[in-house]
Parts: sequence; structure tokens; C-alpha cells
Amino acid sequence: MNLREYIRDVPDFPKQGVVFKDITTALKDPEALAEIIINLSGHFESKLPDIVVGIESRGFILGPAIAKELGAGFVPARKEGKLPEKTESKDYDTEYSRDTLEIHQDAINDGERVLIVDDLLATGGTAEATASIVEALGGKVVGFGFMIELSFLNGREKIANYDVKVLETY
Ligand SMILES: O=P(O)(O)OC[C@H]1O[C@H](OP(=O)(O)OP(=O)(O)O)[C@H](O)[C@@H]1O
Ligand SMILES: Nc1ncnc2[nH]cnc12
Repeated sequence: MNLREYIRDVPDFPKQGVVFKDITTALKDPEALAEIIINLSGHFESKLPDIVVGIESRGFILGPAIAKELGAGFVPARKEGKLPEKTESKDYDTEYSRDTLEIHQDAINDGERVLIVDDLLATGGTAEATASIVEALGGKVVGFGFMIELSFLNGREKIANYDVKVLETY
């Protein structure tokens, strides 16, 4: 299957000059959805993650399905002010925004093996911030899984020391 055929380009969203990669067209296709989940989880089987961290909001779509495949638990990394208990947080920049991510302090135990999942790697600010929160909580990041990489934004440079699996690179 050519996953690219299922990913829709939307010019000038959410800002002028950004070509938005819309994954909803891939998610609604049963075969494309299955391929995404099997290929991302398959790559990390041997890493035996205890936890999959999904990044708000599109990481919440893929993360739990990948966690289920791997026999791992799921932990959300949420935008500021959404989690009810004490959090560890980090500010970061993305292709078109400045934001803060948070994870519950008690969501990751010392030494737990963590796979971080999101739909797309762009500048890498979001991914790097998430890894720094996980590590501040004592977790070990065993890798990153993304559907899409925008290689011209050089996000990989920010997570060069990790195992990164991407399904489609633009
Ligand atoms: O590599 P970066 O430059 O950090 O960008 C990647 C992030 O940007 C998008 O999320 P967005 O912040 O748009 O949030 P959303 O998923 O809630 O739409 C995408 O889903 C990644 O999380
Ligand atoms: N071009 C893009 N398309 C979809 N999600 C994104 N997140 C950051 N850049 C993006």
C-alpha cells in the first residue's frame, strides 16, 4: 500500500504558507489505518516499551492502538492546563505555534521504557519537549514513532540520539 495516496495536502492551513498534512483521510480507510498501526508497533516490538506516550492531539489517535498492539499502557502528553493532577511541563516551539506540554508526575515510574508517538515530525520541538519531560520523570525513551516526517524542517536533528521510525517522508 502507498500510504501517501491517503494523506491529503491542505495549503495555507492553519497559516498562510504552511502546507498542512491531513491524516484524517488515511485514518478513515480501514486498510491504511491497520497498516499504520502494524508498521509503527512492529518496529518497536523488540524494544519492549512499558508505556506509549501520545502527544496531544493527533498522538491520541495513534497512541492507544499502538500501545494495545505492544501490550503497553498509554499516557497522554497534554497541552497546558488540561491535566488535573501535578505535572511536569516544558515549553517548546513548532512550525506554527509556541506551546507547553505536560505529563502527570505519577504517570511514569523510574526506569519505565517509553515509546513516544505522534502523527508528524516537523521542527522536532514537540518531540524534544516530550522526551525531556519523560526523562525528567525518570523514564527511558526507547524511541519515537511518526506517520509523517517533514524532512525540510530538520526535526530529526533534535532527536538524533533516539530510534526514530517514520512511515512517510516529505
Ligand atoms: O515538530 P514540530 O514542529 O514540533 O510539530 C509537530 C507537531 O505539530 C502538530 O501538532 P499541533 O501542535 O498542531 O497540535 P494538534 O495535534 O493538537 O493539532 C503535530 O501533530 C505535532 O504534534
Ligand atoms: N505541515 C504540517 N501539517 C500537519 N501537521 C503539522 N504540524 C506541524 N506542521 C504540520
